[in-house]
Amino acid sequence: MANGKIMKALSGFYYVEDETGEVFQCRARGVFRKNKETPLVGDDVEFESANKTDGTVTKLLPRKNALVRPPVSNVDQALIAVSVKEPDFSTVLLDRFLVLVEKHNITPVILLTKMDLLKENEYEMVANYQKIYEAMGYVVKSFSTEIDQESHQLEELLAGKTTVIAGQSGVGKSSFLNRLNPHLNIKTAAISDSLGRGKHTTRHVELVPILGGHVADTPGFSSLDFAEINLEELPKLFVDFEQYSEACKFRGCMHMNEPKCRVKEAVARGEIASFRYDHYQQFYEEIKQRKPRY
Ligand SMILES: Nc1nc2c(ncn2[C@@H]2O[C@H](COP(=O)(O)OP(=O)(O)OP(=O)(O)O)[C@@H](O)[C@H]2O)c(=O)[nH]1
Ligand SMILES: [Zn+2]
Repeated sequence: MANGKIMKALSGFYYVEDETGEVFQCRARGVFRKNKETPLVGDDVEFESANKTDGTVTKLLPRKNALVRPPVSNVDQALIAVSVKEPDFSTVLLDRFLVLVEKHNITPVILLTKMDLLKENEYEMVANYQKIYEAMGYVVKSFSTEIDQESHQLEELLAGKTTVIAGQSGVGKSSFLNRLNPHLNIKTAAISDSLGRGKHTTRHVELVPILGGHVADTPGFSSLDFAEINLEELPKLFVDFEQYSEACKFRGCMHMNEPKCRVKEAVARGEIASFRYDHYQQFYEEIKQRKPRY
């Protein structure tokens, strides 16, 4: 018996990497099917193998989390790439990603891309946003393919972690990864390709080794709708509300029309950024208007 991690799943085979970095082709034990357990890429497992091609996954170890698209588990963090230009910087888009990532109990890290496209007088605006998100506790880094930058800061972002890359098409996700490791062959074009493969097609995912950790080769959180989010849990996904919401007069305060709402007071005092509260209200309405699904 050995311990390992599933790096790739393809045609009924699981490719399990052991602690020494060797990869074993395995099938799953029949009992998983019976128990309706499906091994996922990212799973830590126990396996048996007499050679490199005829192994058996015998046990799935408990998961920290699991994503559906891409199907991958035990994700440490989601790197949310947002361009400051082309497409234009959008805090509402960033907040959407943050809410979705927080919902999955995955740590978000923010990467501002295409910094070279900023005009002289626009740097300050971006730096201010950076400060606001850092004050919430998020790690925010910036990147540009056109600016020489010490790479160790960027490497620290990914080193030793299992990372899913998220971000709109064209923001520079693959350019960033290629800078860190030119040998990576990340398929970030998958979502936007013109072959008509919809984003709902289940795609196979592979964990690619990088800097002692891994990145999923397929971008995550491509669907930005809030179908899985309940109204009641939305406030918790705004991490900057947390230190105030406990003192709201009403337990379960939704920070909308309730009296003595400490969150709204913090917005009025400028301690919570008003654009964050605007986005909260916008997402709140969006979830509220959602047609019930049967
Ligand atoms: N000026 C400038 N252009 C960049 C930068 N990073 C990426 N680009 C350009 O932006 C375009 C999109 O970059 P990609 O790295 O393919 O973006 P992506 O997020 O992987 O896009 P998808 O594959 O569609 O998900 C390319 O034309 C890049 O050359 C940057 O830092 N500065
Ligand atoms: Zn409140």
